[in-house]
Amino acid sequence: MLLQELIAPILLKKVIGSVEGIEITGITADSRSVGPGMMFIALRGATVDGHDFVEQAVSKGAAAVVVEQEMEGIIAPQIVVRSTRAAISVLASVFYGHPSKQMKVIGVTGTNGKTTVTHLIDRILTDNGHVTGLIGTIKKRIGNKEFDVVNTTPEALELQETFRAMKDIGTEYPIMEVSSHAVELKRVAGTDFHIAVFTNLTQDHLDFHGTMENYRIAKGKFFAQLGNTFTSDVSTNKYAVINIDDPSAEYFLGQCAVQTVTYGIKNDADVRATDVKIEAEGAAFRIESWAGSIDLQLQMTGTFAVYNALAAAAVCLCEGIPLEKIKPSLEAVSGVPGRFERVLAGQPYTVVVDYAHTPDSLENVLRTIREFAKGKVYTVVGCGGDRDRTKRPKMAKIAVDYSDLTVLTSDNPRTEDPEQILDDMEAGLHDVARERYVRLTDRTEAIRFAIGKAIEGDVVLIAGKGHETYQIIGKTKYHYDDREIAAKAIRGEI
Ligand SMILES: CC(=O)N[C@H]1[C@@H](OP(=O)(O)OP(=O)(O)OC[C@H]2O[C@@H](n3ccc(=O)[nH]c3=O)[C@H](O)[C@@H]2O)O[C@H](CO)[C@@H](O)[C@@H]1O[C@H](C)C(=O)N[C@@H](C)C(=O)N[C@H](CCC(=O)O)C(=O)O
Ligand SMILES: Nc1ncnc2c1ncn2[C@@H]1O[C@H](COP(=O)(O)OP(=O)(O)OP(=O)(O)O)[C@@H](O)[C@H]1O
Ligand SMILES: N[C@H](CCC[C@H](N)C(=O)O)C(=O)O
Ligand SMILES: [Mg+2]
Repeated sequence: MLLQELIAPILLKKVIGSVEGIEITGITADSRSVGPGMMFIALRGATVDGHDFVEQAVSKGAAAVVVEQEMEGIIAPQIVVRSTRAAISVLASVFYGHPSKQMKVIGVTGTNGKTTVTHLIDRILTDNGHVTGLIGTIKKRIGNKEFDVVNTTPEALELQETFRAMKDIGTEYPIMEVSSHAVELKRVAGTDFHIAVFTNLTQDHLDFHGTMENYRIAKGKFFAQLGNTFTSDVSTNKYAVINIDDPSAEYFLGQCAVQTVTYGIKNDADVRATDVKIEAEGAAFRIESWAGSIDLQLQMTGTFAVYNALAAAAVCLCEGIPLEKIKPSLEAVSGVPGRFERVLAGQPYTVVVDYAHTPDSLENVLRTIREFAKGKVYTVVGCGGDRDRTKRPKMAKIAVDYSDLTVLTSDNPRTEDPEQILDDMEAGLHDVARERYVRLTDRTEAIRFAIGKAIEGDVVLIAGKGHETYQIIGKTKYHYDDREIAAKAIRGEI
């Protein structure tokens, strides 16, 4: 693509050098992957500043660079913009031919439930004959091909490239998780969303956002981004689907210029669950909506499972899928990997692996377990390093409050001292009897210990890592899977 065409939609502060007749073969924000004819965009990251690699990019053949300040001694044309992050989201969309405008992108945001809700929407749409793609925490799926992911929401370039690939194989609905980091770092700024979903807002990521207010504002921007375009063609309508029972619901509704659809249990909602019954085997409820009502029996359990199902149903109702066709899909989902996943290795007690890594999700999961546990509840829990420190004492307290015995252990310590993370957790337990918890830094030892205690009727919850198949210690990723370790511990193999 010609450089002039590529930068045409961008507001420029200054252009240094001639941009005429230059063919751009690709775009990258990583100097290490620059090839001849590519455009290099300098991003200021959390660890380094891409501007420090402009020279390297040019020496590797970059045909143009996009920067926030004029650089000395650079032979390639320099496109100077106020924000390279804002620019990259637009440039990526232009370069890949605006794929998000050619499909119906569904984005799900919220502290908890994004992965689950995207999987449920995916199931309903696929069962109803639509071609979907998935982008989120567990994986990325383009057609039938699955790819490993680093982030929940990829950076703009990878995102637009993924959309292009999805469009090229006939995808109608990319369904994606939109993290608050992604909104704040403008990873999704160049994406045209068809439906935006809000699950809930509770504490997480205060290391990044600083305050809950900033965190809320970051998520709010996602809804404001939907714009207010509408035409007489109903299929092009945009919607915001909002959990009306969340304390921040009014705030998010206020950010929307598009039509809004609410869902909930407690408050009057467009899509509402009534007669909710939570049992060990699943959740039963009735959906009432503008399109009629229907009884459902989910295999997933917990009140939060009902919220996730309502969110997915609301989205699909917006797309004109009748409740009769939504029901069988929701009922068929046995679960999402690492979300309330039971480990079955012939034991007479229950072992649940769950990705709860925030105070709210941990409380929800434990409350659900308490509702049906016949015996004792043992919880193995840790908190990730290099992440929100303020959630640590809260998570420890919640674990102890709901469990007969809690085992504090390591999650992904990353570059922090695991003992320090456990100290931070323990700080929430000053008024708790010491026999209510043990501290075992090694996760395998912790899992083995909890499982060793369990007898018939008990429940062991292993929280925090869910589907993860690794543990990050320092900067190294080791293979680690709670489900494998739990099964081995049950069988007495470790
Ligand atoms: C804080 C954050 O978002 N970091 C992301 C960021 O890394 P970074 O800011 O450290 O990047 P950096 O290393 O400082 O580099 C800055 C720039 O210089 C470039 N560079 C760097 C080195 C070099 O030699 N040459 C060069 O050009 C880099 O390519 C980059 O463009 O850019 C990387 C590449 O896209 C991301 O993978 C990385 O996510 C890391 C892995 C991460 O953990 N992010 C978390 C906080 C996150 O984003 N989480 C949310 C989900 C949260 C939730 O659960 O809700 C997510 O969406 O994943
Ligand atoms: N609607 C919900 N409300 C509260 N907690 C939930 C909800 N749905 C799931 N959870 C809990 O949160 C955990 C994470 O769920 P899920 O992976 O679906 O959320 P997520 O928003 O994608 O998380 P992440 O931001 O880490 O990717 C689950 O393991 C469960 O404990
Ligand atoms: N996407 C979340 C995942 C946290 C999962 C937990 N296992 C941890 O490592 O803290 C984050 O990056 O904050
Ligand atoms: Mg997720």
